[in-house]
Amino acid sequence: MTKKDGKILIVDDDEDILTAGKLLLRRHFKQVMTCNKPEFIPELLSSHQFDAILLDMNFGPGESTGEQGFIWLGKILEIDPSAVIVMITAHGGVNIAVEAMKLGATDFIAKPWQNEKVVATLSACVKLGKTRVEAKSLKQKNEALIAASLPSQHNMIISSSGPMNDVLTLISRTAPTEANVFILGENGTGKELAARAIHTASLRRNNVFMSVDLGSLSESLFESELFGHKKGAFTGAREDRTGRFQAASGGTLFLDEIGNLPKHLQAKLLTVLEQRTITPLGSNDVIPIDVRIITATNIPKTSIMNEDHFRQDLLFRLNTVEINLPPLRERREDILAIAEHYIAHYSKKYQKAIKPLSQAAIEAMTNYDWPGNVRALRHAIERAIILAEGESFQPQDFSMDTSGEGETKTAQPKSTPLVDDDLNLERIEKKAIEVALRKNQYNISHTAKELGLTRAALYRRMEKHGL
Ligand SMILES: Nc1ncnc2c1ncn2[C@@H]1O[C@H](COP(=O)(O)OP(=O)(O)OP(=O)(O)O)[C@@H](O)[C@H]1O
Repeated sequence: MTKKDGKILIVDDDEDILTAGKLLLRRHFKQVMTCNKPEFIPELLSSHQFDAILLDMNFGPGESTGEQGFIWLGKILEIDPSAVIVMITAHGGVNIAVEAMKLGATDFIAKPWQNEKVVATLSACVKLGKTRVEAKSLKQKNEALIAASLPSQHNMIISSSGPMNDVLTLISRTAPTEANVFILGENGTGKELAARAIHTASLRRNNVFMSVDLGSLSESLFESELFGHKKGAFTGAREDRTGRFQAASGGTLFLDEIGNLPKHLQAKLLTVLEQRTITPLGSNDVIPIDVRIITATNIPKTSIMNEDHFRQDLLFRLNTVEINLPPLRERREDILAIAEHYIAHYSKKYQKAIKPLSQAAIEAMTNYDWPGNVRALRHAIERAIILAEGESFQPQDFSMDTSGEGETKTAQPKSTPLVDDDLNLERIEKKAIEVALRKNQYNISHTAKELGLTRAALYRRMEKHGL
């Protein structure tokens, strides 16, 4: 006989009942624990997640009112409202058991019990318990996702420039509508930040904001990731999977790097947006979708407007409102405001006193072109907070590439050999990333592709090397 995957607790002051119950249930369920004093219940619940609890109604000699059972039933449900509790009643105590069920017990078993009845009741209860635990964890995950998408100090858009004020106005006007928004801008200009700002100012703010990096999805994963799949739909589909469109239901779906989507996948996305339904792979179910779509790309507008590269009927669906995030070099007034914001932020994080920027540092930073935009500025500041010594920050604390490449985006990569006399792997890696970034004009997707990395892996390495 294979044991069912269930964890059961039996609470009774009668040692014979505990022993008989344990012997019987152990043959059917993976884990059975017993407890002869209800006072231990809170401690047990704090360290174990039980699928079902068998609880006696009467504790102490001669007790038959069920009063103790009611008290402990209430306490268990107070600790875990989703607990599945089966009451053990004395012969003829059915009325009391019915009262207990009104107060939240799931079922009852009358003494003397019949073994098959106990096993059948507990099998059903364990199933229910597992469903409740899953539902609870899904609810917690959902709440965590919603909390993560709420505005915080980490996702505030700092700006003091005219061009960004226009962007902020556009965001606040668009947010309360259901309009699809298309965001254009170089890497690191704050496209995802803008998308989050739209979500948090929208009527969907109490639901999830879900971000999908289309640039890092392989073609074979595209459909299963976005639309989901049924178990067995393809080799390796070991269980059902909910797609992002469904997971973001009621909220906002942010599709990043849309410009990198191959044309045949653009067609699939267009069909979904036109029909507003999805069909998971391997399924016949047609599921309606309820998401607001925000898309972003770092590909220049001219390429996006080119039918050879991007389907114009899809663009038409996506860009009800278009937001252009200017590169940092075209809104230099923002540099100081953003720098000061992150100096305060990282000084607090690393428990350092806030130091001022020297006049030379202010000038160097505001004159620098920041090819990696705000992301690069933010990293430069974090690194300076950790490493810089002295009373104030100096230009050299911010790892700005003053060899000229930072000032002209079209500069050709220097032809420095990757491996010279220095064979240190860490330094070779850093050099390779720097060369690839310059060669690809700081386009993260292209750089990652050239280096054979995912975008996420490239970001991790850029962070590690302070790039
Ligand atoms: N105006 C801003 N104020 C404060 N922080 C900002 C601002 N713009 C961007 N950032 C920060 O810069 C980093 C990059 O921003 P974000 O990820 O939104 O850029 P992106 O354009 O989506 O980048 P990519 O194209 O590489 O995906 C984030 O850490 C973000 O918090």
